[in-house]
Amino acid sequence: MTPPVVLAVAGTDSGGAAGLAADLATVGHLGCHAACAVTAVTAQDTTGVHAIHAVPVTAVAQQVDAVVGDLPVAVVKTGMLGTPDVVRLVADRLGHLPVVVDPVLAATSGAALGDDVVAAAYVDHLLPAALVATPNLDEARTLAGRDAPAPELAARLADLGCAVVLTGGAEWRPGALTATCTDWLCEPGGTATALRHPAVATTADHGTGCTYASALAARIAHGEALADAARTAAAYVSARLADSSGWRLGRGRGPVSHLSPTIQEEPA
Ligand SMILES: Nc1ncnc2c1ncn2[C@@H]1O[C@H](COP(=O)(O)OP(=O)(O)OP(=O)(O)O)[C@@H](O)[C@H]1O
Ligand SMILES: Cc1ncc(CO)c(N)n1
Repeated sequence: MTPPVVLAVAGTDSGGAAGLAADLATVGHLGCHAACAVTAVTAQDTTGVHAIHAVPVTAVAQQVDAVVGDLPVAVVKTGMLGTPDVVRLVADRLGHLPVVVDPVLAATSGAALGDDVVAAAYVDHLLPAALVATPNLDEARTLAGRDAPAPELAARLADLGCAVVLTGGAEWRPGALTATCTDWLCEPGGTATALRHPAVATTADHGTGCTYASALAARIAHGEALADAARTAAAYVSARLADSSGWRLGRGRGPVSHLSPTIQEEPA
């Protein structure tokens, strides 16, 4: 059967963990065809981001126009956009489609991938046009312009007009034997609800945010309702983290697995 098309608008990670490497693999594994528009080229590995080269906005526009002029894009997924001009471009040219926005402002290593001007462009232009945004706690604080508990931040950002899944990493809850991850889902005008799942014990988690948002986009492209898609995406990330938890790759935070989930091992 012809698969739905997901357009990923994002940057590259030379280490193959985050950015388009995660997007294309995840979207394909979840049964969609992935098209892409490259916004930035990063020299990046498990230890950090060493250089960023922004793709000119005219070149991003040409890629976007080529894709939407030819392919029936069901869902757009955005990752690192890098400049306010590219954020505006996505809002202007793709805002009529369902857009899953991962408002990338920093890498797992802490390196800045978007500054305050980029954050302001998200708030003013892209989040009001988006279907759903998937900030982590730091990104949510920056976008909301203040600190607050995660459910309040999710609700405040949802007031901009898009649903929000505020994602969280592993945390120990009092009395629990294992760590838990809590993501907060909030629809515009609603209150945030907690989506909890057991945390996978691993430091190989570079690329989780991109993988999550791409899985969410792919499930939405298949017609799944947002809350169900959010649970499926979290389960997908957990399975990928479990797959790579024993790997020893790189000197920093290793990559989350993007191996095909159906291939268990090499033939003898
Ligand atoms: N150790 C873990 N085990 C299971 N799920 C996890 C773990 N860490 C994060 N997740 C899940 O991964 C998804 C992405 O969330 P996360 O907060 O890691 O994104 P992020 O901070 O944007 O990622 P990145 O560091 O790649 O930018 C969420 O559903 C979150 O709950
Ligand atoms: C290119 C790119 N996009 C997104 C992230 C966020 O993890 C990253 N580290 N690199």
